[in-house]
Amino acid sequence: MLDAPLPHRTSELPRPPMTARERTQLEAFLVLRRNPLELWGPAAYREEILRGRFLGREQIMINAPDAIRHVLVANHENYGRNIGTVRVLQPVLGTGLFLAEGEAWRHHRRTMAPALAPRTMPILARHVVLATEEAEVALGRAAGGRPVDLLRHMQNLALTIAGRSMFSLEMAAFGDELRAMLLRYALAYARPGFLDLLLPGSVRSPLDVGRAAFRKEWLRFIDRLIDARERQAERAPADRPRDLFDLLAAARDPETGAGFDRAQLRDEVATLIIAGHETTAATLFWACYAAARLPEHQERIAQEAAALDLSPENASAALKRLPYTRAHLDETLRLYPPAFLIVREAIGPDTIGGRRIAPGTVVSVSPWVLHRHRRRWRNPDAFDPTRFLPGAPAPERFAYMPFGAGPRVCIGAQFALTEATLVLARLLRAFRIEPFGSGTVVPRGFVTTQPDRPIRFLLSRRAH
Ligand code: HEM
Repeated sequence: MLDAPLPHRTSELPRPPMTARERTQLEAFLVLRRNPLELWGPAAYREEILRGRFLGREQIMINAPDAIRHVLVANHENYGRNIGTVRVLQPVLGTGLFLAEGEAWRHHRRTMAPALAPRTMPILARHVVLATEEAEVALGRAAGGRPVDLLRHMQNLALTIAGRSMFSLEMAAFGDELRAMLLRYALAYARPGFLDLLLPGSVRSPLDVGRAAFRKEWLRFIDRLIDARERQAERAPADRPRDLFDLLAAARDPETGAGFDRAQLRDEVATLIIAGHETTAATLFWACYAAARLPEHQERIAQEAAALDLSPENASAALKRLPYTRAHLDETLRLYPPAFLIVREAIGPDTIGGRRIAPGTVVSVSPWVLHRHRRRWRNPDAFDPTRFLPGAPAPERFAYMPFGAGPRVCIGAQFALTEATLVLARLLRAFRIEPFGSGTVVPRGFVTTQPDRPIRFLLSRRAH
């Protein structure tokens, strides 16, 4: 039955309304705060390069594959993180890998890469399955005919997996506090204010004052996490690195011989915990949402998973036998890319697609726009996992990039895909998921791509 063709029906899932005309600067600013996914009008989804000025700054948005390759790969050293991103993320991520630049970035990246390389995936798969088994029990208990908040469950699950697999740390004692702090930060400080965008980077904006106070509190929290991890290490001394934490603690700069000090360790732990769970949780939420709205896809995943040994020891080997589950996720990441906008700022002058670029120009590549671009995709708004099944033509280069591209491509892409594929296969094998109520939510860009309001689902156990 697995080989039976899908009913030929492409399916549209909700997206925010698209503006029909260009916005004024004030409108654009208000939309940026309300829902950045509503920023772009029809031209953005049709054109290759768009230019404009926003709050006194040159802006360029690129959809053309050659231009994207130029900025993110060929001449990436000329494009750093922009001031808006730094203002918003620095208080939580510090100078960890995401925000590090230059030689420091290269050293951090080299240190962490081995711990997240494909060969470590079997160890990750084991953690994923063990944590998912616990989540299945919790979901079974929580469900019992009552609607369930799946976003919340996916956030807890992804956090548990990130804590255990990277830092051998149980997050149960920290999870609620961590999520409450992140939510408080996101509501108060993550949306850029007017002066955040207008003032030069060297001048503090009014929101920066609150951000700095938050950072002190946040660092105390991360310190407690590290203390808990170090206490565990005392109880179970290891003669070789057990996890990413040990690798970071043992790393030495090849040139200076210096190790990561406590401040750097804090920033890396914060970066990996946040980048490593929030995005994957959003992916799993939207994958479940699509499965609930489109039951024929859900049944196909459940069938594919039913035949496999997805136990902690064997799940890693089963991954390649989950092509449909993986295609469902790839399509989820196309239509609901958690990282909906990648922004850079030109350091020196340059030329992109024949256009002169002045230093300070803000250059954006939006996976959200690219993945729905009219020139790159057939039926761009339809949810159709068959685009990603083995044998289907590969998407055009730089038309599909949920994990970015070039030297700063997501270091956790393998991790995220392994985790999301196994969790989705296990969950849909265990439960049938249906929307509760109207089941309509609109995606909203709020740090990552999130549902615009809480939504619940009805879960029923599948008979085996
Ligand atoms: C579905 C899940 C994920 C998505 C969609 C995603 C997306 C991205 C994207 C688009 C970038 C590049 C940003 C840019 O170029 O400005 C990025 C970078 C990064 N991601 Fe992910 N990510 C995911 C999961 C993870 C996981 C699981 C981890 C950690 C284990 C992680 C850690 C990072 C880090 C540290 C960077 C910065 C890399 C650098 O600058 O060298 N991400 N991610």
